[in-house]
Amino acid sequence: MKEGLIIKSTGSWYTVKSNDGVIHNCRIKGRFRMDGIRTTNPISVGDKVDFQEENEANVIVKIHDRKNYIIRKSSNLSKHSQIIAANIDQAFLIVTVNYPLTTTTFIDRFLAAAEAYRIPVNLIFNKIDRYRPNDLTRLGELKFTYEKIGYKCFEISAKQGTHLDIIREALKGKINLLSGHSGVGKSTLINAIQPGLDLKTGEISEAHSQGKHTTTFSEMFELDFGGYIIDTPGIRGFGTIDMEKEEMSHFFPEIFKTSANCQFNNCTHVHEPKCAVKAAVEIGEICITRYESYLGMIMEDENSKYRI
Ligand SMILES: Nc1nc2c(ncn2[C@@H]2O[C@H](COP(=O)(O)OP(=O)(O)OP(=O)(O)O)[C@@H](O)[C@H]2O)c(=O)[nH]1
Ligand SMILES: [Zn+2]
Repeated sequence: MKEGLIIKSTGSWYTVKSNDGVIHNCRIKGRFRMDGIRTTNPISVGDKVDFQEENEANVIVKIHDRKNYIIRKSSNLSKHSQIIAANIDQAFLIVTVNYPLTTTTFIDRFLAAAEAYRIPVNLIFNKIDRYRPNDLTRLGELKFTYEKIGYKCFEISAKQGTHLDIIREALKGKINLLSGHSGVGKSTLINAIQPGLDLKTGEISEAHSQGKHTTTFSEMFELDFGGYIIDTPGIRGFGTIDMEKEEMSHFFPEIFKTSANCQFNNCTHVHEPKCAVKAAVEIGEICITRYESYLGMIMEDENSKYRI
């Protein structure tokens, strides 16, 4: 019996890197039962597995417990979910203050989803070489807001190679998920960090990313200096998260912390009297854009299904 890490999944074959560094092609035998979720693929990249040789083929016999995983519905109507990746050590959201603008709504939804999935998350502000004074002011404000909450922020220029050593250091030895909407410089950054790392992200059409087709393909690329970057073609965000309205504040750390002082312990921080969160927003202790993102998310869908 050997132990290894899944680094590529095609849905029927799995590439496993065993602890001694050797690559094996494996299949699964029979059905793996997953607690609580119905999946079209029981194993994903990032999974740690046990495998053994049976009739001259490598067969995965056990999946180790996961510390986290991200899923998406295999189609809009389907109840089946697809596991995209497991055991993610950290996520990085690449954002730009301008060229193009990344909105705080987008940032906050991503951060909330990462919190919901229990994935530590950092922000990378890219294109600092292009910023004019106004943009730099905005950058300072955003950094202030997010660092105060506890999110680590990096300022880089992928194009000019500024501060990439710090990014390499942060990625090193970890399983990393890099996200960001189109045009923020994700491919440029990845190529600058490690030229020739041929990620496929971004090549898939919007229709695909909405999950109209089922794709079970995903891959992790090994960094020369240690660690992995997860490549999930066509997947930019985290997909759908099912949660109760009352739960949403758990995923805005500063709102959650402050809510301990609300009069009602089921306070939604919208209309209730003696709400500590609203009071904190009024005095600027909680950033108004964060509160607006929170409100936007709890208001939007009565069925408590959040697409992030
Ligand atoms: N000035 C400047 N331009 C950058 C920087 N990083 C990327 N760009 C430019 O921004 C544009 C988009 O960069 P990409 O790396 O293709 O962005 P992406 O996020 O991979 O975009 P998709 O492929 O659509 O997902 C390109 O013209 C890059 O040259 C940077 O640090 N500074
Ligand atoms: Zn409240």
